[in-house]
Amino acid sequence: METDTIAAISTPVGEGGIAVIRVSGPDAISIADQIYQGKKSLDKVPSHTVHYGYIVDPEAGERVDEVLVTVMRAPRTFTREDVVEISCHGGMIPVQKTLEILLDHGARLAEPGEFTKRAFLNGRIDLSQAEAVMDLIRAKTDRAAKVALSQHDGKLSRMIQRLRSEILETLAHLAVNVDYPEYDAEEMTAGFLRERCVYISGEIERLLQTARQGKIYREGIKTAIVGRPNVGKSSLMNALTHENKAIVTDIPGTTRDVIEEFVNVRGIPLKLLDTAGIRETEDVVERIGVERSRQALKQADLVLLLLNYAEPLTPLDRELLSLIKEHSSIIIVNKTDLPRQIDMDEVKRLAGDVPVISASVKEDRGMEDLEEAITRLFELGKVELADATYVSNSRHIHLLRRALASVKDVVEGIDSGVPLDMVEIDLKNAWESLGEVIGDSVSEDLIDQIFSQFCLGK
Ligand SMILES: Nc1nc2c(c(=O)[nH]1)N(C=O)[C@@H](CNc1ccc(C(=O)N[C@@H](CCC(=O)O)C(=O)O)cc1)CN2
Ligand SMILES: Nc1nc2c(ncn2[C@@H]2O[C@H](COP(=O)(O)OP(=O)(O)OP(=O)(O)O)[C@@H](O)[C@H]2O)c(=O)[nH]1
Ligand SMILES: [K+]
Ligand SMILES: [Mg+2]
Repeated sequence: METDTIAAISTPVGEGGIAVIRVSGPDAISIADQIYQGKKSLDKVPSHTVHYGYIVDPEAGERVDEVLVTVMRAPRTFTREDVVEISCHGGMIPVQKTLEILLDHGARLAEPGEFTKRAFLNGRIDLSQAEAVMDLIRAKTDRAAKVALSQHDGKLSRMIQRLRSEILETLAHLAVNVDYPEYDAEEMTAGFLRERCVYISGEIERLLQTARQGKIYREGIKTAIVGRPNVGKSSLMNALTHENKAIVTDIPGTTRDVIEEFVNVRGIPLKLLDTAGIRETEDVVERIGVERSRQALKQADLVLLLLNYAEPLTPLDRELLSLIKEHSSIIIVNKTDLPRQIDMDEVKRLAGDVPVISASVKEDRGMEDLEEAITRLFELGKVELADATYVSNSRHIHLLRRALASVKDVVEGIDSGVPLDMVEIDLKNAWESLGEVIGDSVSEDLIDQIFSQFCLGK
């Protein structure tokens, strides 16, 4: 494959101890050598060695930075191409300048994700492993990182490959029998095929069962905090995030816009949304806020409904209590430090199966119970992470569902007497859908789209 040489800053923008520029491609070493001044020429050094020296601007004849340069020759590198890494002093100027000089001497600025894309295109990793690189970078909890790392290590890929070879063997068996039909071969083959497909669909279903939790680890649980004005929604938000980001006052209608913040509750990533208190209002701005609260409630994976212990239930509370029934939700009766006005029996009756927690955000009471309830609701305590193969990515989930439907079509086809060479097509479709998970038979557009979500220098 004809490729050019790419370069990018692979460390975050801004001040830091060290910043790394990565260069990959057939001319990586010769381009770096032109701007490097050290004891040896980089063309001559052995692979996987580090060298001290200076980056110089050959045209201006001046030193730009004191650096360490790592030379790694293909194919045993991150991209499977020649790779040079230049470690500069952190800070904008020397790093930017070094990159500019590299670009002046024949390197091209890498696109986001292009290093990883090359690792994929050169066959070092498959698509699901490449996607896991991004998940690993974005992971916000320990568990999310573990799921990503296990996918990066190829756990999901191996599972997919095993299923694909099962399908391929079945197809081969089928081809032989369809080509040489004998007296009762058709019936025997149908029986065999059905059995294989029932097994394969069971395996895909098992994988899909991890999807809900896998997706939660990867994307977080979208959690809307809702309730009437002044029940303490923003106070709860601040308590859970240990920050004072949301404005809290004793004025009803303080929060106007939805505020998002990420928290880690016992290893479960929650994407918290503090919302405007829901009520009828003439205020134009507040009315938009209330509309957004209702939207947030609709789209939430988890709803935390706050009620005020120190006030009687209102018709609006009752309306919200019925709205949350369509979601995973938890009711929090807040302000239990004040004298009770609410009818707790009515709350419990209206709650039905929804857990009810008594709390005082002010006095930091009930937070443990809330965390416990969240853990229980998502059954995350039980999960054995060590041996489960997780599916966490929506693209993979979609493809697995499609493969499952195809395999089930085979079984249904056989049961309703469809000729074997017809059901064979469904089995081939399943094989292809599974292939797309690991990047076999995917379009160039899709590959570009996936890698464009990466960060620069990755
Ligand atoms: N400086 C630096 N640190 C880094 C990276 C990098 O590219 N550069 N990585 C980038 O994400 C991660 C490490 N990932 C890597 C994965 C594979 C190879 C690699 O060279 N693989 C070869 C050789 C393996 C071996 O010697 O056994 C191969 O698989 O053929 C390097 C880094 C995190 N830390
Ligand atoms: N006594 C008591 N007061 C609390 C408690 N939690 C919150 N408050 C107070 O209740 C008032 C309203 O709190 P907020 O957090 O702003 O309420 P909110 O639901 O976000 O209000 P809006 O954004 O206006 O809808 C503030 O004065 C808080 O200090 C509590 O547990 N006990
Ligand atoms: K308020
Ligand atoms: Mg508020």
